[in-house]
Amino acid sequence: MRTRVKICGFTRVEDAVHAAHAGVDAIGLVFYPPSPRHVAIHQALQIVRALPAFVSVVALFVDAPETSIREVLRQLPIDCLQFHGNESAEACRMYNTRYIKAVSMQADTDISALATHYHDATGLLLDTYHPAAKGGTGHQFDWSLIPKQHPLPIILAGGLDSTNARLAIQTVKPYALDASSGVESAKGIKDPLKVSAFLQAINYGDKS
Ligand SMILES: O=C(O)c1ccccc1NCC(=O)[C@H](O)[C@H](O)COP(=O)(O)O
Repeated sequence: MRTRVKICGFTRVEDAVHAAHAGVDAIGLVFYPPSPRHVAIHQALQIVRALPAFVSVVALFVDAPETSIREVLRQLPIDCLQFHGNESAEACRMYNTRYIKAVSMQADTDISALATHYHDATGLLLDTYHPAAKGGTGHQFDWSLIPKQHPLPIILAGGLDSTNARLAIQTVKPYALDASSGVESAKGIKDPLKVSAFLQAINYGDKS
């Protein structure tokens, strides 16, 4: 099975359209006001309307109030929610929408226990722990922390780009790769060349 690709943190229509035509499977929209990649609903709507068919839209939240999440779901055609904070399984599953649970990877992170707790998630997104940032750090974590047997599909994130995508696929064998900083020219601005190079590296990784 080929490795799926999600690119997170689009703020501009043209960047998302380019990524879609380059072959990305999912685009992530950050609804977290402290992030430099945060999008307002009207901005997100423009991005989503410009996308071709069969590209999934993932809405990312960090410990957001239920009303904010419901408002995004009311106004936008969201395929999947991504919870990037300390949301409980009950909080993640209350929207009747598929969800991904992000996990900040540390030495004692128990993936099996988390997979049991979030058993109805469509995947666990494993990201780099940072004491001061919730995500989008551009830093890789120690992939040896990931068990060989994955109880849920693994979406690998954290400091991925065209230079390490192939090794990531060979080492972790994830369901998908997720990148943000590594395909940017500035925060929230995706670089078309870096996006294309990332997708090419993944295609190459899948074949080798
Ligand atoms: O991107 C952000 O600014 C962000 C802020 C707060 C929580 C999560 C955030 N991004 C989540 C993602 O899915 C990123 O793609 C993931 O953290 C990997 O980022 P990077 O290491 O920059 O590739």
